Amino acid sequence: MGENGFRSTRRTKIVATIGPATCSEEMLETLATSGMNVARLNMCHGTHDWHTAVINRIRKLNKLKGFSVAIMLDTEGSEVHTSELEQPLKAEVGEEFVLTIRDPKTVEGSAIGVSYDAFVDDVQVGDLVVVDGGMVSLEVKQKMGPDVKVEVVDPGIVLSRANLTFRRNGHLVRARNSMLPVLSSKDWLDIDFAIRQNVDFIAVSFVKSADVIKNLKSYLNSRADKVIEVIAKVESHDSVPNIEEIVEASDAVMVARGDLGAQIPLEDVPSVQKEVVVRCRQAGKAVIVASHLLQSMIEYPTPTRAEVADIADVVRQRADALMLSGESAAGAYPEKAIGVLRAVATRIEEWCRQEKHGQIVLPQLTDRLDGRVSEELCASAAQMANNLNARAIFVYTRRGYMANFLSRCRPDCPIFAFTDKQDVRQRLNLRWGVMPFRLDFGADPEENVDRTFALLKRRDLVQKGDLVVVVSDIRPPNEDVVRSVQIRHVP
Ligand SMILES: Nc1ncnc2c1ncn2[C@@H]1O[C@H](COP(=O)(O)OP(=O)(O)O)[C@@H](O)[C@H]1O
Ligand SMILES: C=C(OP(=O)(O)O)C(=O)O
Ligand SMILES: [K+]
Ligand SMILES: [Mg+2]
Repeated sequence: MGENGFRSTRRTKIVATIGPATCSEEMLETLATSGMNVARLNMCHGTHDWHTAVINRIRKLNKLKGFSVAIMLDTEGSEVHTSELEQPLKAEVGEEFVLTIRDPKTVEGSAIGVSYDAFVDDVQVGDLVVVDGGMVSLEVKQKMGPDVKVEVVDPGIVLSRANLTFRRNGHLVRARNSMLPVLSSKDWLDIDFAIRQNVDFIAVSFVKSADVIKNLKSYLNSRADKVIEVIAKVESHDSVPNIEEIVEASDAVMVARGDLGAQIPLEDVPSVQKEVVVRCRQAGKAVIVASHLLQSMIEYPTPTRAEVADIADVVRQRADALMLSGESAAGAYPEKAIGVLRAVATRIEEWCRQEKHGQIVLPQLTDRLDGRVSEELCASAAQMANNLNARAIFVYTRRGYMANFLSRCRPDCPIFAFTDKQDVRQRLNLRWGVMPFRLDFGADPEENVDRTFALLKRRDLVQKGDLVVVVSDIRPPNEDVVRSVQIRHVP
């Protein structure tokens, strides 16, 4: 069974940011066929109407073509950014601009709006204003009421609503901008939008501690009539000492390396990434490594060798997912970029299986007995599948927990998860090694197993005689839950 995009048994998942380069129905289908598992909508950009149109196109694609592309809404956050720009702005060395908290159209000269009123108080003459993590650097030359005159010291391109950080004597300035709430009033409007749109995930930008995650989860529990998983984005300077509590409180975590590399020294990003990945693996939380994976493919059709090495490292760390940002939102080669992620992930996963790559020791997740039973059952099933060189693990799971426990064990073989709820199927599309299918469960577990054997044989994902480990925790009507592990051969 070759690697053919959507039907692949690639284990590492792919998240793609949808933007002008990929928002058409045709491009969305191309990305889904190429292997996109989750579509990310970045609320830094676009209007609710724009995002609604994209969501509707993805829903239509899932319905008509059998995909299960999940939807992730990513908050803007209250960090400081520039205003909308008609088109990206080229900044040459020595050029002067005015950063203003007024409407830039009312300011003479080349003015750029800034989203944060205390900007003029926070920055001082001599400070460095860093755009999008270093893509451009501007030196503050003069403050004039609501305007700040700056001079370009590092040239580059200023994108619309680009993130701004300030540095003084080489250190990040944490002034009032660091007191801004993680979720702005606009973010709460976007969260209500996400609830109305029944998205699968909400990714929270610039998380600093577990507080905002707990607050958002309780808000969603009271407002949303389906599960929406909360993804904490580790990209703020303040999040680094709180990674353990952030992982504990979140359903999943994203290492958002774009802004993270602006908030902490670049050379610290790999170790923070490693810590987040290991803590998530141990806690059984999905972890996404995001941004700059294939930055050069925004303009060029092939990646650099360094980018391939970076992706290989993420796959070896067994992260659940790789995420494209600008590469798929605004790049010239979104399909090729997904193709590179797919090829490198599949190849390195194979290499890891051959090398019997060190499995990290997984600590016990819960003390609750019934949780322990499921956890032990899945750990044994995964170990058995490896020892027996099973072709696959089949798991029947109503809410997805058993599939998550199995994914956490990172077995050598794919995990085919069967659930009767489409939203559970879509959320499982973020989990390492899980290939989710939706089907109505019959009362007879045996009949379910037979139907799924037939289903996967038809799709050439298993063949007659394959050894399969079957895990189920179905609760027959009015009976106690029955948890079982079986060794079966595909008929
Ligand atoms: N929904 C959108 N509408 C318009 N442009 C977008 C959208 N999403 C992303 N983009 C463009 O793609 C670029 C890269 O996307 P992303 O990395 O998600 O945003 P950011 O640059 O804010 O971190 C953005 O800077 C923006 O120019
Ligand atoms: C994914 C990230 O966040 P955003 O693109 O929203 O800035 C990042 O900073 O890497
Ligand atoms: K964002
Ligand atoms: Mg960011």
